[in-house]
Amino acid sequence: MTRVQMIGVSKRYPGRGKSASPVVAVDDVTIDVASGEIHAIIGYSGAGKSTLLRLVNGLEHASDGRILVGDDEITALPESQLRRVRGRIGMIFQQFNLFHAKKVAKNVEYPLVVAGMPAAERRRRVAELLEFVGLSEKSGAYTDQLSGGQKQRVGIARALATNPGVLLADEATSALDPQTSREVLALLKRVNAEFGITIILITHEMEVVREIADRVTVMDSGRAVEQGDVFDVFSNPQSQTTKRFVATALPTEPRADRLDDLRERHRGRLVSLTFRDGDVDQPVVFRTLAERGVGVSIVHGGITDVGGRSFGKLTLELIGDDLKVEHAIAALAQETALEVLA
Ligand SMILES: Nc1ncnc2c1ncn2[C@@H]1O[C@H](COP(=O)(O)OP(=O)(O)OP(=O)(O)O)[C@@H](O)[C@H]1O
Repeated sequence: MTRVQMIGVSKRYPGRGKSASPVVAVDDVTIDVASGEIHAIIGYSGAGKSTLLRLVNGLEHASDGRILVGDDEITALPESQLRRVRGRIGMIFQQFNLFHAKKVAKNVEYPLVVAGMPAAERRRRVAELLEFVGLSEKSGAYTDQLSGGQKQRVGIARALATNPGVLLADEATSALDPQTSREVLALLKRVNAEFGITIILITHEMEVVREIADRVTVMDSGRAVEQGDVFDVFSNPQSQTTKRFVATALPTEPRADRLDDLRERHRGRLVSLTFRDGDVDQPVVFRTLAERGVGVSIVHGGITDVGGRSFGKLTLELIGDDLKVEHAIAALAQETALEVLA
């Protein structure tokens, strides 16, 4: 069980050319990842995610701030001791980073050889790991005979070999098709649930966060712009970056061009309603409309699952007498976040 704390962490790289100012890749980031948590760091390309991950495993040194992995302060340890700590931090990669010239079992065994584990014990551990990831029968295969999903399973088995307390995942499913990606994420969930391993994953995909994470940090230009429980952050996004991510995977209000199109086809009043798990009772909404003699059709949006709770936006066309529609809108506004789409 390992907590990971990043406290006011910054990383600056020297700028190119004589008078160039430094590149601030990570800018005063504070993230407290609880022991046993799955924490996603989401951001667009260049946001500073990979740099932050390299600081956590001590591959690079922070310019400012402190990083603690369990009781070890990464930012204060000399290289000789970092090696010991890295043994407790597993890592998986987008491109899997396997040894192609070695068989599956040898790939998984590698960190155990480095750690000096005796051969008989190594064989037992490798068999156990391959069974856990469902690849026992591929033990003697070369890794280039495997599919992408199988390669990432080997990567996970190798990362778990030395019983790490933390697993860092760098775009671990970005090279995989959606179905395989879901299977690998399900495996990571098992890793977390069965061994209590803390997982920090970086991604540019909302689906990954939605599928697996407990908490999320949204990064933009090196800064952590939003942070919290996945449902809270994505059901009520504050920053432009978070809003853009939400729009890629969750139901939203129609975009302006789509709205024009909807208007052409629907002559009633268009309203957008937000449904947050526990906040609004859908039957109450539809009963309110029926009681006031207002007809309704759903013209856009949907309800989906975010961090295990339901969230959605529905755009409704309200049909009926103007006054009745006005009264219904006033009544609905008491029940839920409602926006009249002018
Ligand atoms: N070694 C380096 N030297 C100089 N600048 C760097 C170095 N590594 C990263 N950067 C810069 O730091 C910023 C953050 O890069 P980083 O790779 O951490 O972002 P990212 O969010 O992981 O994006 P991507 O998913 O594209 O890798 C970028 O502007 C990048 O050009």
